[in-house]
Amino acid sequence: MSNSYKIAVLPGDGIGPEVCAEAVRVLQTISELFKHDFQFHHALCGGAAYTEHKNHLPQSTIDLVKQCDAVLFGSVGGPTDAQEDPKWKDAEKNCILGLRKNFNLAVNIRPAKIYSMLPDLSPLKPTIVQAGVDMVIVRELISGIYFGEHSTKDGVARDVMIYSEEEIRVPVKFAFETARNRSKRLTVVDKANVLDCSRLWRKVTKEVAASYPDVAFDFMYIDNAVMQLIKNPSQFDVIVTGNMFGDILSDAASVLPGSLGLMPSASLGEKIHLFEPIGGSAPDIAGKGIANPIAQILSGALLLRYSFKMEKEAALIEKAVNAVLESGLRTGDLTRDRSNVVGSKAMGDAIVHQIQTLYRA
Ligand SMILES: NC(=O)c1ccc[n+]([C@@H]2O[C@H](COP(=O)([O-])OP(=O)(O)OC[C@H]3O[C@@H](n4cnc5c(N)ncnc54)[C@H](O)[C@@H]3O)[C@@H](O)[C@H]2O)c1
Ligand SMILES: CC(C)[C@H](C(=O)O)[C@@H](O)C(=O)O
Ligand SMILES: [Mg+2]
Repeated sequence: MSNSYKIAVLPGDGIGPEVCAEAVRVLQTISELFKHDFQFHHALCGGAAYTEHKNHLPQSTIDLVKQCDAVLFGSVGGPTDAQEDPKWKDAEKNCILGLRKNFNLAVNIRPAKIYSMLPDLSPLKPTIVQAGVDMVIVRELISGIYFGEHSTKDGVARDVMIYSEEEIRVPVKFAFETARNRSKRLTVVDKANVLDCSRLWRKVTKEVAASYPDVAFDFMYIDNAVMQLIKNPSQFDVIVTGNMFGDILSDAASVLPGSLGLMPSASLGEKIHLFEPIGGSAPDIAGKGIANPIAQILSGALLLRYSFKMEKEAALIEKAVNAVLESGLRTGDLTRDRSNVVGSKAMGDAIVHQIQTLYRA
């Protein structure tokens, strides 16, 4: 690979542009220090694209992504009570689901951990927090009930869940690989007491498991899993699950560190990968410059790790984020004490400065 990399930046709506700007600054800092040539190409998507093009995912945005090496995505969508406004109606379905499907982003990685310097942020008891939490949720991203037939007719709505063996095998195999490189434990979350799709997940899991005799795996129902995630989170290391269950489970997991603003993700495709926070456009705080940019910045670190194989650079960003949190700096979502609260830009500044300091040390 040459030293030149094209990154598509799709900030989207709400807090997306505010937090993406900080992540881009961090990536620019890395490119200067390590002498990489990162070129950033911005494009509209979501409600922002609708205003310009009457389309949540314009062809020009798809074409730009096709020419790039990785995608940094912010968030899309409007206030949850404005979903009937044409600007917002189906914005998420058309835009982020469209990108996932278009670029075959079948495997979604959502890490969740408790930060030792933020013990009070987690609503869980200190005994649970001290047991430590460091897990990865692997979510199937381009099938299941999200992409089955949807219809409403004569007062009856239908959303169909479909899974093929191959659609299951891809994320399950990835999860076994991930578990092999971590603590060799995997939990498969499903609803096999009710759903045929879940029974197929179990069959495929057992087939894939034959190639991973060193990985111990078990099955857990989704309702129990959400409860266990809060009650005894340290029991989990790698979790793999379908599209809908992964969506719910990963927001539940954000309760462990204490804020969605700390939760990055990577969505892996065959040709290109996309990186985004797991949270949304946060209309309640958008435009105020107070959103936590850390989830977006950590998504940038995942971009370097998974798309460009720049482990040293990715780890440096993660170390800098830890050091800044260690120093006591907080965005509003990270503290109830208002004394040390900063906005998105000041948090970005501190992380950039910390990267420079750690690099030179
Ligand atoms: N991938 C995406 O683009 C994506 C993901 C989830 C939700 N959404 C969309 O976002 C819109 C709002 O949805 P919602 O309110 O249910 O969820 P949300 O994730 O936007 O917000 C939930 C809560 O978390 C807070 N929050 C989220 N990110 C934060 C950050 N970085 N810093 C500080 N606080 C943060 C918000 O202020 C809010 O109180 C909807 O249109 C929804 O569909 C988009
Ligand atoms: C916005 C929405 C379609 C999306 C999803 O459900 O996948 C979001 O909640 C997420 O978790 O990335
Ligand atoms: Mg979600």
